[in-house]
Amino acid sequence: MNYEKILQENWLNNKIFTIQMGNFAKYLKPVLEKRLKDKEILGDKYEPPLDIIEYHLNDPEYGTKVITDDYLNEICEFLFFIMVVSIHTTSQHFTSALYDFAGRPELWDDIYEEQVRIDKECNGELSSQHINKMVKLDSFVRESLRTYDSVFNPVPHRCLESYTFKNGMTIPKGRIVQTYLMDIHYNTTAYGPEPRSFLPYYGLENKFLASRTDKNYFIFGSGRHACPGRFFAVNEIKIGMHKLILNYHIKTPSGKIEKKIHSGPLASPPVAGLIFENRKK
Ligand code: HEM
Repeated sequence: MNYEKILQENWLNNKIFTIQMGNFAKYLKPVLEKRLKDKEILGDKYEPPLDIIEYHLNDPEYGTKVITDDYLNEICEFLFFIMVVSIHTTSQHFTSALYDFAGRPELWDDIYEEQVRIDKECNGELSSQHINKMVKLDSFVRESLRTYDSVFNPVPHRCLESYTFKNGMTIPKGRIVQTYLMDIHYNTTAYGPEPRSFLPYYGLENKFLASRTDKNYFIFGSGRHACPGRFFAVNEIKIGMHKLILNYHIKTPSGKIEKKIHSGPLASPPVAGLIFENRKK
């Protein structure tokens, strides 16, 4: 399948986007109208659902009392954006972590043993305490995220004040900048002489969780606007891997580490396929 062609033909001229948004709006309109009606009828007795639609409806800047087409368009774009940044990112990184695992047989037993122990402890019903105990898996996931290999963080930032670095270079106020990840994720001071090599237990040995932002680990950005979904995303990836590793031997067809796909500065998981063999119970 020629992904680049599909992207050019469909995504870039917005055909897929327009169809998705149309379907989405059709589904969302009655939901929004019902909410507004309930609010009006129930007044103080209205118990707002704790979700992002309610947040948007109550936001003084965006809220509304009538669902016009313009409003529908705006909220669809907003929700679509949230879905892309949360679901797409997590599924890409989950897939990538599976490939990282499948290509490294030397790690299989160690990580599997941890999952079996935790599975026995919780009797198959994971709680957040059990997820926190997956320390080897967490460290593995951190390393998979660190070595994802995108050149920069896709989220752009605007420089609010002019800033001059020690070397005299100035970023003027208002300039849009992207974070260059290569110097951060592959720096030799933090990650040793071969920073591009996969260090599965770096996080474990240095007490860095996969969800913890750090000056040497920028996959979730940093500071006030660091990804708020990172705890959820890391847990999702860990739960998914835990269940799959418990049930299957996961391999690459070549038996080797598969290469990622690079589209310009952005990386995506390999597309070689994965083999899932049932583990004998
Ligand atoms: C592995 C999965 C994910 C990755 C790699 C990721 C990465 C990022 C990055 C790099 C940023 C920009 C941070 C910055 O500006 O410094 C960001 C922002 C954000 N992420 Fe995530 N994200 C992931 C999953 C999620 C999930 C699951 C959610 C929601 C449930 C989410 C919600 C958000 C939101 C709302 C922002 C904007 C935060 C703000 O500007 O204040 N993300 N994410």
